[in-house]
Amino acid sequence: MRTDVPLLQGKRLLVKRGGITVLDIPEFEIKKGGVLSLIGPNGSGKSTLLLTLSCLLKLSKGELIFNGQKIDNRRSELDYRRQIAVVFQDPLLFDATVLENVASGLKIRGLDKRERSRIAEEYLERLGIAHLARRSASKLSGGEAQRTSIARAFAVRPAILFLDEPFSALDPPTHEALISDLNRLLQDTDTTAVMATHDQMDALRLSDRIAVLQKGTIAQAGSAEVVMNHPINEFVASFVGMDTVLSGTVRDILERDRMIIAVGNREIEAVGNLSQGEKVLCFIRPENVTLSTDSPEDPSSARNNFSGRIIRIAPHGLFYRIDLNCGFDLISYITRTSLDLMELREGQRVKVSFKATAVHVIRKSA
Ligand SMILES: Nc1ncnc2c1ncn2[C@@H]1O[C@H](COP(=O)(O)OP(=O)(O)OP(=O)(O)O)[C@@H](O)[C@H]1O
Repeated sequence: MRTDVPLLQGKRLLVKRGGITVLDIPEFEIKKGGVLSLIGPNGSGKSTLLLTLSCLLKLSKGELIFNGQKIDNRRSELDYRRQIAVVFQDPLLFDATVLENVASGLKIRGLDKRERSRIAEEYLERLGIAHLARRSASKLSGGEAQRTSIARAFAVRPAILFLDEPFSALDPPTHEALISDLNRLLQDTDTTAVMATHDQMDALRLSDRIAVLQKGTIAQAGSAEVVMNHPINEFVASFVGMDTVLSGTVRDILERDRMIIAVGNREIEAVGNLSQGEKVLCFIRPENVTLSTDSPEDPSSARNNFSGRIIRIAPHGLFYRIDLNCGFDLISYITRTSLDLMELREGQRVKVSFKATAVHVIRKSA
């Protein structure tokens, strides 16, 4: 269950590595319940923050407060470390059986052998690896090893589970299966978790809160919905996949928080309540831009309809990225099936639509 009580608080967190400041965060907190993902580009400090919060990396300045108690000496640090668990990209298993590995955290916590085996077997079962219990951990595939390391972490029923890029070393099907099992397990056990990941889709699937890191600071933190759909600046917008960025000026204010924004010599309708004449940036997700080859007179329920020319078509993961010009540049993602059905080609004119609610508008900083 989520509550607003901070389970872990960080104040004035400053971390230096190799003499250089790599983390500088005035305030940070983890609330009880739910999953927080730390996302950001390479080198932005995701792992450093995760290691700092799990007391595996020393603070150069600042303090951590767990359940209202400062972690400020060896004893409080050990006590805290006993109540958390960390899963790394590399599973770091002991040269022992899978069962012994999963039970190892329980041994350190003083449980007797029978109880250790009972709990370890339960988590092996939950992770779908009960059949591997007696196998040597050195003879596991990457996916099996990561499942073992996750079972070991859950087995101690941590107050906070820290996951550092837990899926990066896995192939796509293994990744897919593990993420869905982990999601279920996190919910079934109501575990509070923090995950560092460079993959925003993983973050969206697992977490209810997201913090975006930029050069060792938090650029934005909030609910996944707010961060993904209402980024506060251009950096966050581009990181969360709002690939189209348009500069404009608020031309008119309409009823019900609608605005008309002039973008070059075109006008687009958006939702928001800024003032007339304000300079703004408009962000649009490619998946919210639809294309059709119907005649331009055909009605669309979207408020923004333009005729656009296809500049470029390029494969983009499971989709195709279509770069368009509608008097302003716009990006759309479509499936291979849609591409084939519409027989799209570069140079062609198409009808381009997007809803007013698909346009996220922020004030342009001076
Ligand atoms: N062991 C280290 N010694 C010195 N500097 C380090 C060390 N590890 C990381 N750094 C530096 O700290 C900064 C943050 O790195 P960190 O690994 O936390 O970022 P990240 O967001 O997790 O990146 P990635 O996605 O590449 O793992 C970077 O500038 C990096 O070069």
